[in-house]
Amino acid sequence: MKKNQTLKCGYLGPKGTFSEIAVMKYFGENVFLIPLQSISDVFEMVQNKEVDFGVVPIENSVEGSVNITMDLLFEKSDIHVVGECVVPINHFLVSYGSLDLAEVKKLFSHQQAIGQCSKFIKNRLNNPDIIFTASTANACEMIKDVPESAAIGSENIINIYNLKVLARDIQDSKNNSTRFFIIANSERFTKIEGTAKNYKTSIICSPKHNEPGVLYNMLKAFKEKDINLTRIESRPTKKQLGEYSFYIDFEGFKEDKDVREALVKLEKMSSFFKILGSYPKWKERE
Ligand SMILES: O=C(O)C(=O)Cc1ccccc1
Repeated sequence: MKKNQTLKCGYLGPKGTFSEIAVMKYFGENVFLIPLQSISDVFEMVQNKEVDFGVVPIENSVEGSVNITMDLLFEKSDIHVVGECVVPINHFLVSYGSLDLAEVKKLFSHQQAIGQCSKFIKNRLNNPDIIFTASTANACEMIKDVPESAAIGSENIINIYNLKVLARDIQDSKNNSTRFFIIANSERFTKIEGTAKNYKTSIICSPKHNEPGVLYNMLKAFKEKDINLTRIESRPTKKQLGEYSFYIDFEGFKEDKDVREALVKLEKMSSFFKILGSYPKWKERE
């Protein structure tokens, strides 16, 4: 990407969140960082063109899907997925003063972080009250005036908030990583270069009829064209118990002939159908 400091990127703030790490990893120095209060604010700012891009967590290797992001991708119009970025997640237990682990009475963090450290919390802490916060960095702001409190967050927050480290690498899994979507208000940033295997496409569809073989028939459309699925998840439609929307990611670009033909079939079987976008597969940069 060209150096262009006029581009703005919104993300879940304040400074020091994992979302901010994802923005810096994806864009380097090339964007203005716009920290926002919630994932839903990120979608709104992108939708209203107040920022050029947004970066939102979509799934974690331990905790699975980030439901708020999944639901907003379904609900919001004029949102295109234009990129993905995978960030290794190492969690730190921090506080403003020195505390023994057993003295932590109140533990603050984002729901994803608490979930990713559940074994450490159960085995090493003394049953603290858990307070869910809007983000990990937000937790660090909140513990400032609370005695015997600690927060879980990234390594970056230690210096930003001048915190003491009580324990490091406390996540349950060594390979803990989170995938982020880069969202934009239009598709103008995606380019077709290289083969279909270098790209992914993300869609959402809800089958028209709840009958035997419906999901089989939908997936057959991909099999017939030899298209490799990389993720399939479901979320309730929220209209009726037992009705689901499927979130499907697969290799290929939405303008490829085979992909287009598969998607035409899928759309015919769907009561709701949305192409979120095609984007380059994430590759670690040297
Ligand atoms: O709260 C943050 O730092 C976020 O960016 C959300 C999050 C929390 C934990 C793991 C990955 C993303």
